[in-house]
Amino acid sequence: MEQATMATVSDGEGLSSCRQNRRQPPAVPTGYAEMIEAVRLLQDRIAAAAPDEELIAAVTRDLTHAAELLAPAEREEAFRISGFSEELPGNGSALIPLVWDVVSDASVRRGRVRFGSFHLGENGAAHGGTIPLLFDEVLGRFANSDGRASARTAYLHVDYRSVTPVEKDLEFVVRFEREEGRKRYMTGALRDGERVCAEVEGLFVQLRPGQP
Ligand SMILES: CCCCCCCCCCCCCCCC(=O)SCCNC(=O)CCNC(=O)[C@H](O)C(C)(C)COP(=O)(O)OP(=O)(O)OC[C@H]1O[C@@H](n2cnc3c(N)ncnc32)[C@H](O)[C@@H]1OP(=O)(O)O
Repeated sequence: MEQATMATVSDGEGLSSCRQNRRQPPAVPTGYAEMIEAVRLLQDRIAAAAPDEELIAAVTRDLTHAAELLAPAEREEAFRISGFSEELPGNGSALIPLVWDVVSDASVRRGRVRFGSFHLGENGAAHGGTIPLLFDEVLGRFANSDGRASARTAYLHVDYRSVTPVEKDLEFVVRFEREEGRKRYMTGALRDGERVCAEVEGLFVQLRPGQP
């Protein structure tokens, strides 16, 4: 059985084993990014379509076939790629809205994001649940960056300032405000040009040794 490589850091507080759940970034096979891109396109097309019965039957048949092809390739979490590869757009997860052009220094991280038809709530606006999803991802990655021990989201306070459009490139900025012991305080904002769509404040708490 393949073994995961676990990273360990010394943080001087006896919490080094908190990184026990970390593993090396997975190798990404050729064509993997394109496969995830195809899933994103599929999600958006299904969300945008009103197909007739014949088309529904054909798509269901092909999707079932694709699921059967993938079944033998299923692996335990430590060996999976989707959602774990920072070299892929959206970390290779079709769940997370597509994030790209991420640039960062020690305290500020900026990037762009695009919600698709898959994320539509109503009237051209992204579903309210997709915005905390984005913030959890981008704040969480920043909170866990630079070799820090693993931290989980304790809370996310999201203010919806104006509608967040789908199918449009938006900008986000995330700030690593401060660390107090095991607590990491983050803030962020999502903008459509100059207009603020949503703001967030989040707390991430570093896990104790053995804490799941
Ligand atoms: C393995 C990890 C993944 C990382 C890998 C990285 C790889 C790549 C990045 C991935 C990017 C995506 C990152 C998404 C991260 C998730 O989404 S994680 C999933 C969602 N979150 C969860 O499931 C967390 C569930 N909750 C818990 O596990 C526990 O409640 C927590 C958050 C770990 C805290 O519990 P605890 O360790 O027992 O904390 P506790 O000792 O009671 O409190 C510690 C301090 O925090 C404060 N605190 C705790 N909770 C709260 C709260 N809700 N409000 C206010 N204060 C609080 C306490 O008051 C205390 O303060 P002080 O007294 O020290 O001043």
